[in-house]
Amino acid sequence: MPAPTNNFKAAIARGEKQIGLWLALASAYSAEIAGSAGFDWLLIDGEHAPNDLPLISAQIAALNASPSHPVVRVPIGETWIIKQVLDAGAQTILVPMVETAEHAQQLVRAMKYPPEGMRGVGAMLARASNFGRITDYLTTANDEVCLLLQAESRAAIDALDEIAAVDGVDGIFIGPSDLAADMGFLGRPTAPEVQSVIEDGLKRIIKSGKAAGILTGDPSLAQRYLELGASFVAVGTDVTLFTQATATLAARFKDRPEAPPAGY
Ligand SMILES: O=C(O)C(=O)C[C@H](O)[C@@H](O)CO
Repeated sequence: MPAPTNNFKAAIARGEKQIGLWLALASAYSAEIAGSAGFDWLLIDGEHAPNDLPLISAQIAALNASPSHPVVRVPIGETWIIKQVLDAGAQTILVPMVETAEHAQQLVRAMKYPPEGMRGVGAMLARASNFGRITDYLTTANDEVCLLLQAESRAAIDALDEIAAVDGVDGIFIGPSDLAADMGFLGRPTAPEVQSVIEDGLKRIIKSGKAAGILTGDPSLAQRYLELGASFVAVGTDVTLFTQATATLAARFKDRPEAPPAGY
């Protein structure tokens, strides 16, 4: 019995649009609720949400019956974290703050079992292999893991072509907030100067043959990125939705101003 087919990986490789939602509430319960909303993928944020490995694992489990594909963003691109998150059952990993092809090559090796890589062997005790029940997991897993890297600085944009050329990198996500900050537009990801770099970056990623991804809470921007050919696009976050919905409802019955539009 082989490792589960990664339909998300196959879809973005075909250039099919995959619409996602960012999960930063750090809750298996809310992740389970989002799992039936109809998104193609759900990003479990291990970088900016208070998610530790047990909580990430619980959210993966909560999405086990969901048609939405769980993507886990690790806090930093280090081999040991990728090993633990893959063993916890994630098939697709998003790595923030990647700026060089050399780092991308290290991350590819972290995702793959030998001889392609150096992923430690322990999955037969973990959810990745359904606790040993997927008997051919070790010899079939490499083809079903999916590595997405974040380009979110001027250095990363400068090295984008080299990073995209690394074999084993399945997609590149442009991080608007951190890119804006690095460009001197902190808190202004929609600044024209930032948007110009984002659009050029998306075009370069797509031209390289890799999948391009991004996050925006602005529907018109999301549509623009999809029209440019971005395939994995997150169109909002659970935190923003919850913040906005609760403030709007309270304002209807209390003498309170409606919440200002949040960042995402
Ligand atoms: O730089 C960005 O933008 C991202 O990488 C997405 C944000 O980190 C996301 O967590 C919303 O703030």
